[in-house]
Amino acid sequence: MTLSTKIALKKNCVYISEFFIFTFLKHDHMSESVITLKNVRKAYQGNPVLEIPFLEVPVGIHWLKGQNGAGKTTCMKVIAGLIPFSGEILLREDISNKYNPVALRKAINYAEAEPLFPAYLTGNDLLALYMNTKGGDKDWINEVATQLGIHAYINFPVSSYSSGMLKKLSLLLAFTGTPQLILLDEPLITIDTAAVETLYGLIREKSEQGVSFIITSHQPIDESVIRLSGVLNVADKTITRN
Ligand SMILES: Nc1ncnc2c1ncn2[C@@H]1O[C@H](COP(=O)(O)OP(=O)(O)OP(=O)(O)O)[C@@H](O)[C@H]1O
Repeated sequence: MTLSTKIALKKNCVYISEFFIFTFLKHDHMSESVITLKNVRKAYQGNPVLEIPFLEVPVGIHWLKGQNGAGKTTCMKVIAGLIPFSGEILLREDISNKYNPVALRKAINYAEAEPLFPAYLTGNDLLALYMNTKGGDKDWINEVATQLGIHAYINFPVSSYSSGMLKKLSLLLAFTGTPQLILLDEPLITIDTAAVETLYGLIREKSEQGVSFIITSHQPIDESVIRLSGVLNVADKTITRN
């Protein structure tokens, strides 16, 4: 893959290598950045995939777009601290992967595109594990599980789950704790339309509380997620919504 080390900032559209970020919702405190990447490089077996000299992602909801294999998942895994890389990641400009790696990981949640969990665990086992380690509001997360319809099968081992059931569980886990940034990798695939609406509601609710989102999706993201802001800035276009 040919990689460009150049990052062009074009209004609210940031091009990084072969993918780019659309900013959907800008909070009042937009000047703040939720995450900053400095000299981030990632290669697999010597093949470079990510090369990001500098990127500041502002507080808000962002759509990370790019073609298959562009490096979106890799970028998310790097930000979430799940794979080794070189460079520095800063949360809110002061929590660094170099000096506060645990605090950084605790503040960033990630839902994989194709989640994999140990087959013998139940949804409840995983939820309890996440709640014990990440914390968060138990009543609220139980309410979310109900909204997503997860309670019907939460006591079954995940090996018995369909792909949509597994996806819903991974989305639920992404909302545990008290994250400042939630990374959702292809959250719209395999889940039913009711769950999609629930997910949009959750994103709106958490966003209002100051939580930022980076979302990858090859499908268009519904406008309902962006209605809160009233303004959608996509690349050079500004569309006002009432
Ligand atoms: N574990 C791995 N080992 C080797 N190469 C990998 C690994 N994971 C990803 N890659 C390679 O890194 C590149 C970027 O992959 P990545 O999954 O980040 O892309 P993506 O933008 O998320 O793609 P998609 O839209 O298809 O999900 C691809 O060329 C892929 O083959």
